[in-house]
Amino acid sequence: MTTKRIPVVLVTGFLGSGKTTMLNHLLRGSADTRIGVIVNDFGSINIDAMAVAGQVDSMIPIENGCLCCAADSAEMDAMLARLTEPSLGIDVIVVEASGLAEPQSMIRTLLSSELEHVLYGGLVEVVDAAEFENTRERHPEIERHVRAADAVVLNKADRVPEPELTRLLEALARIAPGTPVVTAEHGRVDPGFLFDRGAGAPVEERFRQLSFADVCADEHGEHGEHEWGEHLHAAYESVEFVADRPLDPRRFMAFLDSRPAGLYRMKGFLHFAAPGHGEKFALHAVGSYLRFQPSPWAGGEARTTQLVMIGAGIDAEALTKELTGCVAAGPDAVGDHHMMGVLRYVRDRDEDRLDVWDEDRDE
Ligand SMILES: Nc1nc2c(ncn2[C@@H]2O[C@H](COP(=O)(O)OP(=O)(O)OP(=O)(O)O)[C@@H](O)[C@H]2O)c(=O)[nH]1
Repeated sequence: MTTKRIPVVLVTGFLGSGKTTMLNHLLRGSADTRIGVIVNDFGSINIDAMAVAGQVDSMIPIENGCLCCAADSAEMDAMLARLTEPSLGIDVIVVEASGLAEPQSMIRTLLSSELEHVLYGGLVEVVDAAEFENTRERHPEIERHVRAADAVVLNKADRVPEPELTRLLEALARIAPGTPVVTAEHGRVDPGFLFDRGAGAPVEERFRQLSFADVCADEHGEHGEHEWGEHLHAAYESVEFVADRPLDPRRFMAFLDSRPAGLYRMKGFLHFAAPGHGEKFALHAVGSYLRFQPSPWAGGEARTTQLVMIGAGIDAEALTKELTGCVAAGPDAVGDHHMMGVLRYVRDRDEDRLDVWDEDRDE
């Protein structure tokens, strides 16, 4: 009898490209496959783990730091050993890396796993169709990430017109010739694109089996002046904000409108003081894109605001001060209509008819 080997699929992609959205889609759409998840956020408030909680068979959140730096192979093995515990019956493990993770370094960690029932299942890079060209300009190393991938998901196809999508597909084909690319909206990819469905099916044939030599070739070889130290997060930092008292929606929208240009990504949950709008508002801002999603608070969940902001050259102290200034002055200070600014960015049923947040704002 051979030991069942459990594939570990890495999901990487720049900040806000849609990794968590895709993961949630996979978790919802794979009833016949038990998926174990390792979720990694940049920063210690693990917003992504909160976003996938409840949908998953077994999850390990990694707090405080980026997986590609924080976990060495022994730590990774300890996490994988927990998830591959036979009693859990997990068929595949998906590792969602932080938006600033260095794929090669994570592949290297996985390849050095000493667990015999773990099999490297390949790297899937999620690309944001609307932001890719901008990101590539600022961070040409994104191309290296695409090249490291076994498969690419060109997500947010709904946010670009058809000719632009075709151009992006051509660009990806030039960057990584032969790598399969699928376009997706809201991360809706066929789970079969990432792993074989059903218990323990082999994945070896789909993903080329990498060796250390491959990883190092890209690191130092023809593409490569790259040094491990040059991680994307060298240029980025994250700021966290937590408030126990509810925020004034007008002040918060004013804060968003005057946000510093380097603030690329914001995510988290908000508690507003407006009467009739006491739900929990999830916030996602990526580049010029902004969205709020209201949902009920879970029973017993503390009504707090928790935000993570990620950017380059941002002033943590100033941001914290400004956000602290958004706390509502008192229960009567906010009227129902003060939520208008927020509600404008609430996800529409068919998702597309949203105002795009000051799209033409200068970077
Ligand atoms: N219009 C549109 N929005 C999307 C799509 N996919 C994801 N989003 C939205 O983009 C925002 C970011 O998505 P996430 O799934 O959180 O992205 P992420 O890659 O996990 O983000 P980080 O963990 O911060 O790197 C959310 O508001 C999503 O609802 C898509 O295909 N189209």
